[in-house]
Amino acid sequence: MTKIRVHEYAKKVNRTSKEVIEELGKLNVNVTNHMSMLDRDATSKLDQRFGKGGSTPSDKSAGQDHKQSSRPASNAQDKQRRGDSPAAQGQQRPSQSSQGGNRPAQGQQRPSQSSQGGNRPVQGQQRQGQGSQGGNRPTGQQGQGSQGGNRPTGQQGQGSQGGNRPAQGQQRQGQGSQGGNRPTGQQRQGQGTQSGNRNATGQQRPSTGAQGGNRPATGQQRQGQGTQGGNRPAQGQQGQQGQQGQQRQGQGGGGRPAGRGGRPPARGINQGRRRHRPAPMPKVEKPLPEKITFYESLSVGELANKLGREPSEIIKKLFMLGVMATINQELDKDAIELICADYGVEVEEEIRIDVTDLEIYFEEDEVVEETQTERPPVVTIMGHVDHGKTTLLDSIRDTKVTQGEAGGITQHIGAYQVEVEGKKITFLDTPGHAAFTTMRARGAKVTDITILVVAADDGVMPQTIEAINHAKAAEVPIIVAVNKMDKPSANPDRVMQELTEHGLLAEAWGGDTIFVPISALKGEGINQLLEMVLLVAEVGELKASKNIRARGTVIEAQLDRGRGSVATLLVQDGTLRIGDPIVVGNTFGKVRAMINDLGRRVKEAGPSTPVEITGLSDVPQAGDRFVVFEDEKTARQIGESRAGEALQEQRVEKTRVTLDNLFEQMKQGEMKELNLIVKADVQGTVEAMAASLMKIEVEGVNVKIIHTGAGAINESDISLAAASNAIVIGFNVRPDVNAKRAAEEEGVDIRLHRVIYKVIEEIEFAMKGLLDPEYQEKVIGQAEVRETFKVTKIGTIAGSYVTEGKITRDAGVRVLRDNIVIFEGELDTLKRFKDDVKEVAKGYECGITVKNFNDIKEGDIFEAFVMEEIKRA
Ligand SMILES: Nc1nc2c(ncn2[C@@H]2O[C@H](COP(=O)(O)OP(=O)(O)OP(=O)(O)O)[C@@H](O)[C@H]2O)c(=O)[nH]1
Repeated sequence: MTKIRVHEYAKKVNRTSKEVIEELGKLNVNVTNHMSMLDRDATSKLDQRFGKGGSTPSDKSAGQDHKQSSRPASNAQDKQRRGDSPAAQGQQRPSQSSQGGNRPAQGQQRPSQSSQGGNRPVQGQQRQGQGSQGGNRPTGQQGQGSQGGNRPTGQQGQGSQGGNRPAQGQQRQGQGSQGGNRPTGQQRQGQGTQSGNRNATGQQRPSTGAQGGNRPATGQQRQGQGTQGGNRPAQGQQGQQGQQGQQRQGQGGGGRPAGRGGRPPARGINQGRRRHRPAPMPKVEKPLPEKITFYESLSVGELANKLGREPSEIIKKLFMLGVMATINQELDKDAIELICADYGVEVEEEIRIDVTDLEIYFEEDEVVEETQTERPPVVTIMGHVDHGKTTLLDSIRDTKVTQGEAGGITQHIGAYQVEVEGKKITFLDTPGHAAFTTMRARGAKVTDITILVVAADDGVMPQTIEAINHAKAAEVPIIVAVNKMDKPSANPDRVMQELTEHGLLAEAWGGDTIFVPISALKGEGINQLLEMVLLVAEVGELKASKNIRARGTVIEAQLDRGRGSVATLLVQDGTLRIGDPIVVGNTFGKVRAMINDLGRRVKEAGPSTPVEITGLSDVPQAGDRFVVFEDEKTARQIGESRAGEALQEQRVEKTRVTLDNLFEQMKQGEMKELNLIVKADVQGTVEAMAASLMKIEVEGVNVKIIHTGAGAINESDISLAAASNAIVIGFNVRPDVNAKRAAEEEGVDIRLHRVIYKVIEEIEFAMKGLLDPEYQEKVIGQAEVRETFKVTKIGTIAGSYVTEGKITRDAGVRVLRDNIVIFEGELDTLKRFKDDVKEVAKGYECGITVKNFNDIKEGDIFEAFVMEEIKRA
């Protein structure tokens, strides 16, 4: 190599002229400036100094950096690079970072000031280890590594961490493409800037020490911070940094409004500090309770509250169990137990006793064995219509109830007691008519023994089977009374035979059912039957305690004009006394007077005794439970609350729509309804009537009983009927004067009856009448089109000849062409010559126009038809 100028050489070795001049100075080669010529000797010395490639060994990395970097470093940087070991720099940089408030003075050197800084090298190493988080590249080696191309030298990398961001400017540029991939690195830059160093060092946005310290642990947090920070410096420095700024903006763009870039440094510091706030302490979870209790169910929120956990945690757990739940979702017992088991918390379901539920007083086991004594059996007589139930009861009581009955059918329900061999037996008089099925079912609940009356001449009939089923369902023993044995046609064997098919095998045939042949009419076999009743009762060990507060069931109830609400009660346990505070069904009161089955006033009634009481606030229903309470206040409270609940239930029932009945209700929307108000002399009859009426089945019509009640038909019944277009049915009752007048005024239909089947028959007719009439088409005649005339404004007039039947003006018409219906509609005009006529008979000519149809041709046939109403069967 010949002579070369200093600047040429510097260029060759990729150094600045100044560096070369300095180096020459060290080599004692005097040069004046960058234009000075270097001789061969000086050049070879420099070559040795800078190495063949133009770099000194110690400066290798810097050299590379220069090559890779697009931006020349300042002298200071050069010096730094050359003079400081990477490690030292590493230490320096971090320290500067955070407490970057000092940085203005640091210039590019960023001396280590912060105690945190001391950590950095370590962090730096950690970061290296993290590899892809390249923002950490603190070391020179890393910088020289494969990532070197993107990043400035390791030193620069360190610089960036340590706050030596002058180099970062280059870094960022160099990193360019990396930027997008390295949120971490970018973030750090951003943070640094925030630290308030912006002003001081322009390019040097040192990273914050605290963050530096946290980084390894909180990679994600840093990202967040970085994102924010990234904006500010970028904006503040955009002018200076060009690409860098943009890059940062791009990186941090989502984080902040652009305007913030202009914030004063002080604010930046504050924010920087804020960001340095240690991560929020993990929430200290409340200790779990050992046990939680619940009643019926808990919502997710409530359960979370009880467990002292966040509802979201519970929702998550449920989700893991495959249940999607919201905070308000009710959890059932199983779900609660499952969740609590997961937490290891014990669960207990609270059982609250509903004092208003009268059934619980029947289940109560307060009865002590010793205090119990034998009680009379309660017997129900069941059987098919006319098989002799009433006659049998008469025979037993020696009373002729049958004679006084309207229509010969038992309509009242009562209870009576008889004494046989010094032992009492209570009989419930349950009528055999199908209308009383409901009552019978209720009756079976209080029944100990059933006497099944089967007429020996008639055998097993539908209601016999029904009675057997009721008794079996109630697990009540059956004694079969084969009645009418006095009749010549009596065939007891046939009865026994037929009953075997229904599971009743006579003792005589190896079974365990007692069969007693009787003649109710003649009073034969009655004693034997009663003996059997006592025997079965004995086997059943029927016991009750006399010394407890009474409880039992309503046999029937009615409203008496003079006495008010009157109820026949069967005391099933305990003793009922006058003055007892009592809740009966949804009513309550104090037992004012008690009358036994013989019409005598009594002061108390023991187990299995039927008594009629007065003193109730309202009329209860047959089958209702009654319970005596210790004081009137309690009775009143419970009674009132039950009445309220009942009312509520009634309302809910009316409006309730469930998925199950939705379709049903929709169907009902198309149905017609027959509204009824049923009044009868006793409550039992009212119920039975209502049940029978509800059973009436006429397609397309629904029976709706809107009101029932015991007692005379009154004005309010009429006004209700008028308002709801209902028919009032009075059974064994009459309307009072006011009701009569009101009914006449309002045009309300009152039907009065004494025999139950007549009511049902009549209502059935009424329902059939309610249906829309059914129509059937009837062809009344045919006419043939002989000629057509087209008349403006009128259309086509068909000159026709009636070939069959007649054509009427109001008939429907079909136009047939080659026996194919081409139009169906109405006749418009029908004329004979020029006159409009109502009908034209066979054999006559006429002019016909058809409404909305003019395409009539010769040879077409008009078929006239009418819709005829057909009577329902
Ligand atoms: N020959 C004869 N006739 C009887 C006997 N028992 C009842 N009868 C008659 O059978 C008919 C019906 O008797 P009821 O006692 O009214 O029959 P029931 O089963 O109570 O009928 P319902 O009240 O309609 O359910 C009456 O005419 C009785 O006189 C009997 O043992 N022998």
